[in-house]
Amino acid sequence: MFVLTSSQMREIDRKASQEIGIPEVVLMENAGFCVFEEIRKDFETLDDKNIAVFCGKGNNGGDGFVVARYLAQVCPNVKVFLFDENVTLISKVFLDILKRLEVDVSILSEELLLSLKTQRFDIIVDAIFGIGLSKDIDGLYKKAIEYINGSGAYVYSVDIPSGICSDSASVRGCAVKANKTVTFVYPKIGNILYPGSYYCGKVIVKDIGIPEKIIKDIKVKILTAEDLDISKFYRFPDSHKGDYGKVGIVAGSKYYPGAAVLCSNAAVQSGCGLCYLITPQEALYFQNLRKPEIVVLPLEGKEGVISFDGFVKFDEYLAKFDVLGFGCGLTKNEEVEKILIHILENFQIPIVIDADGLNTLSSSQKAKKLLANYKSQKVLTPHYMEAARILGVDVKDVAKSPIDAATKIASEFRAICVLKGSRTIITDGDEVFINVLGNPGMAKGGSGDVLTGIILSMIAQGYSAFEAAKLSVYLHSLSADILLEKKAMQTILPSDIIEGLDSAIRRLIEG
Ligand SMILES: NC(=O)C1=CN([C@@H]2O[C@H](COP(=O)(O)OP(=O)(O)OC[C@H]3O[C@@H](n4cnc5c(N)ncnc54)[C@H](OP(=O)(O)O)[C@@H]3O)[C@@H](O)[C@H]2O)[C@@H](O)CC1
Ligand SMILES: Nc1ncnc2c1ncn2[C@@H]1O[C@H](COP(=O)(O)OP(=O)(O)O)[C@@H](O)[C@H]1O
Ligand SMILES: [K+]
Repeated sequence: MFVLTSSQMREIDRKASQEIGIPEVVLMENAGFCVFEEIRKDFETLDDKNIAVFCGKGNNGGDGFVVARYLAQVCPNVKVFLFDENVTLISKVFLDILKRLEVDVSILSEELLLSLKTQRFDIIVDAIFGIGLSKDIDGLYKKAIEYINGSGAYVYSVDIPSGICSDSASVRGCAVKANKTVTFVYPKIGNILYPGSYYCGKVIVKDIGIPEKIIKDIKVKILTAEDLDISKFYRFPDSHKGDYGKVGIVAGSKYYPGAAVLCSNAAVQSGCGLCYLITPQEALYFQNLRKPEIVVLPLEGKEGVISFDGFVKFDEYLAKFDVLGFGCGLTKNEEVEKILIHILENFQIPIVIDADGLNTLSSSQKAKKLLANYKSQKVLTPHYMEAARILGVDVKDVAKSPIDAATKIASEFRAICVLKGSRTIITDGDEVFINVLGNPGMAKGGSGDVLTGIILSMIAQGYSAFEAAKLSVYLHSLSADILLEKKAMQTILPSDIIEGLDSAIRRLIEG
């Protein structure tokens, strides 16, 4: 499913009306009716409800007038509150209809808002601002939004909660906290990314009669099962371990031995034929939880961390790997930088760089340049802070426009970027997929190491870096969601996510 920006939505509306000839009033009528239908579906009866519809002066308010008209047909207690009578031309068509039908329409003022505090509304429709929100909210708008949020009513937002920026999902001053948001054609970025997604409540996407053929060149999509290639999950009866690829993992240190265990356990659990773990000897004390299927190549370390001299002894192994994982739990130091540069200068294996590999990259201009010119597939898996370090920006900037940040990283390094967060973004610099599965039970040290192991395994099994990244992000979070059916969120461990891959893979295959 596509995800739109406000300008793409406007262009779609423009084409529908100007090129195809669908009148804008028809689109507004359809939009308002869709919202009404959703409300009607949610309540057994509406005639005993007190309903308020708050309408702005733009077309979002126009949708609100349509909703109010339909509601007034089935409920005697519908009140419309209008911020400004100077509404758009299309909205005016529907405002005039309301007036002719003698629906209760009032211009909102501070006094009126204050008097509403003694009234109780069961349902409130928020049609104040949609994709046209152009500045931070203040004054009467702010007070009205605070009133709506404190009202205890069941709140429907039309298109997007008023106050949420549809392009960045940020809160502009304040925002309506809806129970349900009915959006049109396709969801907007503000409906999908956080914090906007939180304010939306449940998001319902409705068709308002815009022909599919005019919706072109949309590069951002929600990651769904249909976007995934599972063909390589089929195993030929006469296949052998060599058919499922060799993963090499450079990970771990005396300080973070578990990162190496989680990453390599995840790789073998998700199907690769062989998994080799190159880790400092000093990290082995912790390895009793390591799956016995993993081949360990203990490396001579330096004060508990990986050393360049120890690493180069494994060069001949590296040449045999189908994919190399670099970074989980290595710590950041000069040795790690030297090793990364050595790999990038001397090998051409598909590489997945995570954690300390990324931190090393951010502070090494040489490694950055080599990576950009590295002639094999690359996947970078930063979380927001790691992405900020790579880009040399504040983490707030990444949070404000994560799609831009991920796209920039992918383009700069000609790599696949997996920008990890509550909504993970996967991009090759052109197409963008947003993962909407997963839960805060995954917010625990080690979850990222597990994801890296899965990506490595998928590449080893023959998937392209992009396909592997999409598939792995999906399975990783699906596994955590399935765990939630039996476990409390707090108790989910990254190791459980590894064990849960079995159910996740089966659920994906079975559909
Ligand atoms: N054919 C179509 O287009 C369809 C559109 N549809 C619907 O239209 C919606 C988009 O409508 P829209 O473009 O009129 O923008 P909308 O969100 O109503 O707000 C703009 C108004 O608010 C004002 N304003 C903004 N921020 C403000 C602030 N902080 N504080 C105060 N004022 C502020 C802004 O003022 P200005 O920036 O011009 O000063 C302007 O007056 C869309 O979300 C969907 O619901 C559907 O019917 C389907 C067909
Ligand atoms: N609230 C959340 N909702 C969904 N997924 C989450 C949430 N918090 C974390 N995750 C996922 O958990 C993983 C955490 O990775 P990362 O931050 O690298 O952790 P670590 O480095 O400690 O292993 C990512 O895949 C991320 O998408
Ligand atoms: K709204």
